[in-house]
Amino acid sequence: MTDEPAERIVPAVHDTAEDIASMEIRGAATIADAAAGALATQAEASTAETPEAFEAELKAAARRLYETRPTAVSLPNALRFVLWDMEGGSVDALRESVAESAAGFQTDLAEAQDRLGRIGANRLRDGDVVMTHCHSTDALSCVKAALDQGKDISAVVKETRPRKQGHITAEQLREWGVPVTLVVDNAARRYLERVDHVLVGADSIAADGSVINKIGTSGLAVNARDRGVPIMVAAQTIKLHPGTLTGHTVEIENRDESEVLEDAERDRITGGDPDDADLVVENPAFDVTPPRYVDAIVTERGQFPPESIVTLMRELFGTDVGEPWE
Ligand SMILES: O=P(O)(O)OC[C@H]1O[C@H](OP(=O)(O)O)[C@H](O)[C@@H]1O
Repeated sequence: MTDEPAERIVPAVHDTAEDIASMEIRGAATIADAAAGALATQAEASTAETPEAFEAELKAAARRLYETRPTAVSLPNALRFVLWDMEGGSVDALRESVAESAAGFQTDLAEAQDRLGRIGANRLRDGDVVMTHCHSTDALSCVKAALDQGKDISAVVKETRPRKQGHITAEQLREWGVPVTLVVDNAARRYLERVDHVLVGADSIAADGSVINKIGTSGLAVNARDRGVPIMVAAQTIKLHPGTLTGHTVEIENRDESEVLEDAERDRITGGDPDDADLVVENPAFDVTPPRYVDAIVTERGQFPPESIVTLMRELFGTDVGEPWE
């Protein structure tokens, strides 16, 4: 057995990390769930002979998972939750504590989403039309709870370039029987006229109440405010970004240009010149919506005006939060 903790990361953890990086596994809550599960897998498969070696191995696995996508804070928050609870004087005891805290975390995550959904559903009235952006399981949980309460809800679903995750939202809503109008992103302003709420999720929430979500959210929010449509953000507290309590900003992920421009399209633009360095394609995955454009952040702990979210963050995290592997 090698002494290098990183070399003892099991294949299943590498697979999960690759699936998160390629967005086979995506959506902040789903990523958190998968990361906690991967740590439990590492713990179960570990052949470490000492508690120190076991802990080093788990921390290396956490780091591998963490380095996949930088914006959704649910990922490091999930890793922190599982690793901070790791305790025991033997490898077996440590293994058991990781398995328990990972399973507990996954259960809490699912329950929090259900609770959030019931809270968010109170904002939706019978007959309301929501406009969605991207695909958020937290946002959809609010719609599901409203449907369960017997309310009729319909949706205008934004396609959400470049990966068209609006299609996932449309598929889910249709499965629940919700009437869907699918529109391209550029049509959003026109369709806001017939919408009662903009309902989006979040990848991270900053201490000042800024919402970091799929690129295009901030433009949608500005347009919605202009049209007098309230903007509701559904985000479990695992989306609260503790680093922003000490003034750090949230890193915005830039993804590969191939999501925006296929090779054949690039060739057409450049006249087939593969070395044309003056055609630059940028593909930021997220943007920041300032708190003044957000009406409410709905969490499993209640709904908050964005400016007051900092109080909840301090309560949950304190002010001194390190990296998951510290
Ligand atoms: O946790 P839930 O609500 O499912 O998703 C939260 C957010 O995660 C997604 O990011 P990506 O598709 O992973 O880049 C979207 O931005 C979505 O609003």
